[in-house]
Amino acid sequence: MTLTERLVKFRTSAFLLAVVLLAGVGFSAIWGIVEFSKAAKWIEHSYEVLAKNEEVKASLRATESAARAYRLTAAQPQYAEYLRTVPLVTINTGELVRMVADSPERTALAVELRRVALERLDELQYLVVIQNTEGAERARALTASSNGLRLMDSFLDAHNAFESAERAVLAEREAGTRRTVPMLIGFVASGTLLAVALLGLMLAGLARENRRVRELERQAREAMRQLEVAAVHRDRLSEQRRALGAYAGLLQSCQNLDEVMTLTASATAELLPAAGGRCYMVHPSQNLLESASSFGTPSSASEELMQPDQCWALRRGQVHRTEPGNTGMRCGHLGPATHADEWTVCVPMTAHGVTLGLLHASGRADSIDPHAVREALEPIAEQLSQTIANLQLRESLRVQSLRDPLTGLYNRRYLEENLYRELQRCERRELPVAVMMLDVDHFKRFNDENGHAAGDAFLARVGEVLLDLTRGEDIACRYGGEEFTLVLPEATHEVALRRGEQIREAIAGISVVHLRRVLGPVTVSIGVACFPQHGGSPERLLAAADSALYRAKAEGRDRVVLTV
Ligand SMILES: Nc1nc2c(ncn2[C@@H]2O[C@H](COP(=O)(O)OP(=O)(O)OP(=O)(O)O)[C@@H](O)[C@H]2O)c(=O)[nH]1
Repeated sequence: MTLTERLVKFRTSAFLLAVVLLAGVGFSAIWGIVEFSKAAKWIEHSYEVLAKNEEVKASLRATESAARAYRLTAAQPQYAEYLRTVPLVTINTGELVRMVADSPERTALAVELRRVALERLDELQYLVVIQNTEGAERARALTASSNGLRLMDSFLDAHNAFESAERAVLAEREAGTRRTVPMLIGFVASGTLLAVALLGLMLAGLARENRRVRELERQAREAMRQLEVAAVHRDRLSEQRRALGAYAGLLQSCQNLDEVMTLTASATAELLPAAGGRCYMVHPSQNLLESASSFGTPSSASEELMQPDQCWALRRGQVHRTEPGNTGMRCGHLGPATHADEWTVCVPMTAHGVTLGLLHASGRADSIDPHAVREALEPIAEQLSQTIANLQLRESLRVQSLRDPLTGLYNRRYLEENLYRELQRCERRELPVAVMMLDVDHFKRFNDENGHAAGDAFLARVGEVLLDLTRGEDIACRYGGEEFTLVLPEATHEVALRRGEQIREAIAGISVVHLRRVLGPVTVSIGVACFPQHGGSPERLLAAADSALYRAKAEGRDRVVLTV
């Protein structure tokens, strides 16, 4: 537990303690003032008592003086003065006794003082009465023998004793006040300081708590924002998964590469609306990639044809990208960057360790997140690679089923499927197509003389010659028996006749070794027909070539004849 947490734990106690202290300080201050005021009153009272004590002495002396003057002068004013001062002594001594009624000791002293004063007053009264009745001489004579001096000394002793006692009380009261005041001030000051310190601590704790609450609120807002971002990301991912699922489902049903590419273009355009790019396929020659489809609006143009080593992804066999700010190695098939925040990504398409093509996209970071693009493109490339590999496998199986096992040439079914397509393609592009029908001369005799197996060996050799002398895009097939057909797209009849001659000569030069016997030579007859002049459909074209072949046979075999 940290110091702050420990302080926080005691915050309520500190607050209560501060309240109690402040209340205590307040009560103490009031009590102190009341007590101080009481003590001041008692001090003032002591001074009043001392003053009264002095008044008693003064009134007795005044009475004594007035009586003496009257005895000396017998004047009426002195007598009147005497009569005026006599009750003062009685009154003052009575008041003095009353004033110290709270203290038995000083009451006793005050009573003694009053007794001595009244005794002296009685003596003075006696002398005045003597003077008034027996004359001044008699009064003066009695004065000499009276106790006046003794009584006055007793009175002064009582007066001084009372004064000493009262002064002692006064000193004690003043000392008590002097002791109480600094103690009270110290108590109030320390209590106030302690309360202020506790309140300060409490306020500091509250400020810290406020900061902690604000930090917690900020963290809660940040967590909320991240949750929202995560929710958006999750929605996008689930939408992406749905679209990818639909794409994968449709891919399964694609029959050929054209359908696959059309589907890929629309799926990528849907998944990445703010990006653009191309899907490349590796050319059969393996040294070229050709754009098979494009989607969206790319921020950088990518060439339609490219060589594998122009792309970093193909070179390294892994995803390659450039980040906004043009960081990273830029592929050679891309044009110059059009924006500072442009990104590009290339995903190689491979299956069973063979590179099949490339998926490329580019865009701007302010309109689409490059990571989202990568997340979408990689599964597309994977699905696409698998589909293309499957299609190619299916195609190769289909092609195998369309080949003649003896010669390795296409069979008649393949010819029928593809001749129509070639005618359509060349018609669109206004190109010619040449068709040759080729038949081995007197093959029955060859079979009869050398056996059927030797005939097979010869037919296989003819197949090799035909494959050697035709181009990749030509269709060389075994039409049936010892009859062969060649389709030469984009070839004019001149070209076809020249090629026919080459083939005829090559076959005439074949010598087949069978069972240690050299067989041959054997010749062939060839009929040539051309699209569009000799027929617009496969049937008409084949029929035209066949009739030219028939003419070649009729004209003596071992020749090439063009349909008229
Ligand atoms: N060894 C072998 N012979 C075949 C094959 N297919 C067809 N033949 C033979 O080829 C011969 C064709 O004979 P024909 O149609 O009379 O024609 P031809 O003897 O070549 O005479 P012309 O065509 O008039 O020059 C037949 O004897 C068939 O048996 C095959 O696959 N292998």
